[in-house]
Amino acid sequence: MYIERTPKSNTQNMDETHLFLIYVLSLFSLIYLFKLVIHKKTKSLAPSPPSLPIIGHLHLFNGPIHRVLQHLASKYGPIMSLRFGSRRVLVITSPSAAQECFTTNDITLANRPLLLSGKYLNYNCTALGSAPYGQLWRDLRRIMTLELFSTTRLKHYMGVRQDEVRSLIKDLSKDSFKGFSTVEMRSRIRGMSFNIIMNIIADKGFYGTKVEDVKEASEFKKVIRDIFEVSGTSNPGDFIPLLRWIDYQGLEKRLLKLHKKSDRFIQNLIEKCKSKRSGSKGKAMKFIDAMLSLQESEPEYYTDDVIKGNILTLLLAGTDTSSVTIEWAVSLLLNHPNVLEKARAHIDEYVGNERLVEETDLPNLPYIQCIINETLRLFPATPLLVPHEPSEDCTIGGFDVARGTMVLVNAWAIHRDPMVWDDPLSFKPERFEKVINEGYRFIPFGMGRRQCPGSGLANRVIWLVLASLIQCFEWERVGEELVGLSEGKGLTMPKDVPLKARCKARQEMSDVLMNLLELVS
Ligand code: HEM
Repeated sequence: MYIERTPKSNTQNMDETHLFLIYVLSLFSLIYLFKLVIHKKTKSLAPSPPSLPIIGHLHLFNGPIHRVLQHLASKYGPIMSLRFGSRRVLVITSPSAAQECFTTNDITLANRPLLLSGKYLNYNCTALGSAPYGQLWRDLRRIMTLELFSTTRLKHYMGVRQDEVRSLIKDLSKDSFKGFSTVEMRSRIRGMSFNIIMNIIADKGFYGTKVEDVKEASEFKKVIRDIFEVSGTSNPGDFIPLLRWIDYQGLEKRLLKLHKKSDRFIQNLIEKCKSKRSGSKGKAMKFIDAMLSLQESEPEYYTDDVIKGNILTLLLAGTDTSSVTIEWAVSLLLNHPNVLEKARAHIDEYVGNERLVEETDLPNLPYIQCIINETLRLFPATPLLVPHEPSEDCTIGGFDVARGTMVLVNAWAIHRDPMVWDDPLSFKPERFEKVINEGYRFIPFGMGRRQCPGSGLANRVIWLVLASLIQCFEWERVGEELVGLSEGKGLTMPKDVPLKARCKARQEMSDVLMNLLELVS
């Protein structure tokens, strides 16, 4: 029998198309859900506290970030995953996990996350501290090692460090010959650290000698201070794209303004250096000079921006880190006069009172290094190191870590972990007397490829300052009560209240100090 097929109406056709679409969409949704379940089952993610939509775990941060992370890690473990807005974060709080980060995963984790500060202060991440792991980073690291941090260069700049430390000693001696006088330490130590780095980067003759230079230099110091303040505030726009879009808190505008100001100063410095180089009686301009020589052979690669970003990086990474460590160390010594006396006895025994202590005495006075290590253990200037970011998926402690996650290593918490250190909250420099290598339980300078290249320089500066302060002065607290040791806000974990102390030139050192007052102008 023949059955005539009636042609389909338009409505019928559309219904079928709809049905087909619904079928395909359902199939895709099922596949997606299935993949999600499989992914969750197969991926082993680090434990995480409950989070909120959009902000993730940002609401938990109501105090110093290293303290909040330490508290969370005590509940969720030494490898913990968090979300800062839309950004995945992994927090490491054990020496073994830190070791895995900086050995097995060192290359993968050698990248840095892209943050607003990297864009504005590091000239689109072309400076050593924020550059992605790659050829430019390798070249910059090599140049800086060669020009600034190698043993030869450290020796070469020994005079610069000595001059600046002697100026500090002279400054403190002026009012303290007749008796104890109260001195504010922070601004003095900061000024000294800044001058050391600035003199290494540019030539002393270029900086702070003429009146207009002094004015310019003090303006620039203020800009650097402001940059520290802004960099210390974690920027919500780094974690929640919408907030960045509306520039919540106006931080991006402030960064841009500071960038412009510091850029003007550093460009000026470079121009002066360029003109001096082209002049017949050109004098070597140290780090800037080395960078400009490279620029001459590869102008497209070593642009002015690359040079400026790296100068700013050195100033930011190299000044406050050392000066806050010195301020913490002096505070600890004021609270532990027995440690101070022991260090002084060592100095008197090996150096005596007829000359000032010098960097070359360092190997004979290891107890001062123990004081520095113990200070860095309790108060590491970068408590969370500098954030790392894996360039590909990896595993840490058996947990899967996705590419692009921000990895924070809580060195501050590792240094204070009672499972790792005996009596961790006490100040005991002696604990560093016997052990030569503390491994991954003591990491104030980080580890692996991106560890601090300036640790040798920092140690020398801090050592010479402390040894000189101990040798030349008697020290007292301003009142009966102990010096407060709470940390304040800022990128480098400064003391919340600037240190004031009472100091008096030591009788035994009076001849040497008198000489110094005459010599150092
Ligand atoms: C007490 C003093 C200092 C401390 C505690 C310190 C600590 C650190 C830490 C923890 C890092 C990051 C390591 C990581 O990524 O895991 C770092 C990186 C860096 N530091 Fe230091 N630092 C100090 C002094 C200095 C000085 C004096 C300079 C140079 C003048 C300097 C220059 C740098 C640079 C350029 C980087 C970036 C390295 C890179 O990303 O490859 N630091 N520092």
